[in-house]
Amino acid sequence: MLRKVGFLGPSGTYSEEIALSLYHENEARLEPFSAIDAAIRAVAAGEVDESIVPVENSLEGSVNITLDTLAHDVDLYITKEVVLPVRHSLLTKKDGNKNIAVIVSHPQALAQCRKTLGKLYPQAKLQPVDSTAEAARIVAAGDGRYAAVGSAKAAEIYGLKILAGDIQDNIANSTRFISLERQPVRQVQGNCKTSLVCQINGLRPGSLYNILQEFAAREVNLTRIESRPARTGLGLYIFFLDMEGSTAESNIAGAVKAIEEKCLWYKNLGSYPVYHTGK
Ligand SMILES: O=C(O)C(=O)C[C@]1(C(=O)O)C=C[C@@H](O)C=C1
Repeated sequence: MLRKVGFLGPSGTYSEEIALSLYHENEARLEPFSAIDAAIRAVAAGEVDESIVPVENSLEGSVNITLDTLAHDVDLYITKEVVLPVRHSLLTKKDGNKNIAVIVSHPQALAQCRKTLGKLYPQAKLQPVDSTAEAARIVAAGDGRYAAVGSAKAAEIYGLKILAGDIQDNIANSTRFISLERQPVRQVQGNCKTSLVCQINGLRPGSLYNILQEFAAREVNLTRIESRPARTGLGLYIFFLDMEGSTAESNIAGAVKAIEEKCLWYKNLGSYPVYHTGK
């Protein structure tokens, strides 16, 4: 049976691009979902074996729906990280269209192009939709006043023209995607990371320091700390921590165990390999 891999659809999203870079046609059946949290929940429900979702962008920061769903709604593990350089284009039905009234796209994609779009099309209204490919589909079905922020591949799939290329506000624009599965990776080798999410007793002075010192004392390199609301009261937070290395290494395993013992609440998100797409 083919492996089922979920992604934010329809066809032509950046999430699908990652799935296609990871699996050959005969290895996996790709399943589109209309929302990121639906793709994540489908893994937990056993409808797919894995889902690929964005977690962070270099211009816009965290994809909150991914972090919040992972922390509060499911018990899944990160099994891969893939970083994709994201180059957006403005897609329309007609070449040289000067009459753009509405620009549609995923909110993260619109935010990544906000300055450039403001300069090129100050009159246009920015309208969020479910994904960049859904935006391309809407433009293909609508009248000529609509344009979409999306990939060159989406232009090809939906028969659109590229009105402007590289419209992201920064050439280094890239998005970090993760694969989520019900079981963790057993043996991780090479370039890898470990992630966890925890809640500390934030009412006590020095409680974050108390956690961080466990990493410093063992020379563990934290690559990211992100806080999100704990959802139990204003001013109460959970922390997502990413570190270099896997729990097969004794210093990482020691730090993770110490955090588990010190925290009010804790979830190990696993150790996993890190890839970069070669573009
Ligand atoms: O809509 C898409 O193409 C997606 O894959 C979603 C998404 C995101 O949510 O960050 C992925 C990469 C880009 O940063 C813009 C949009």
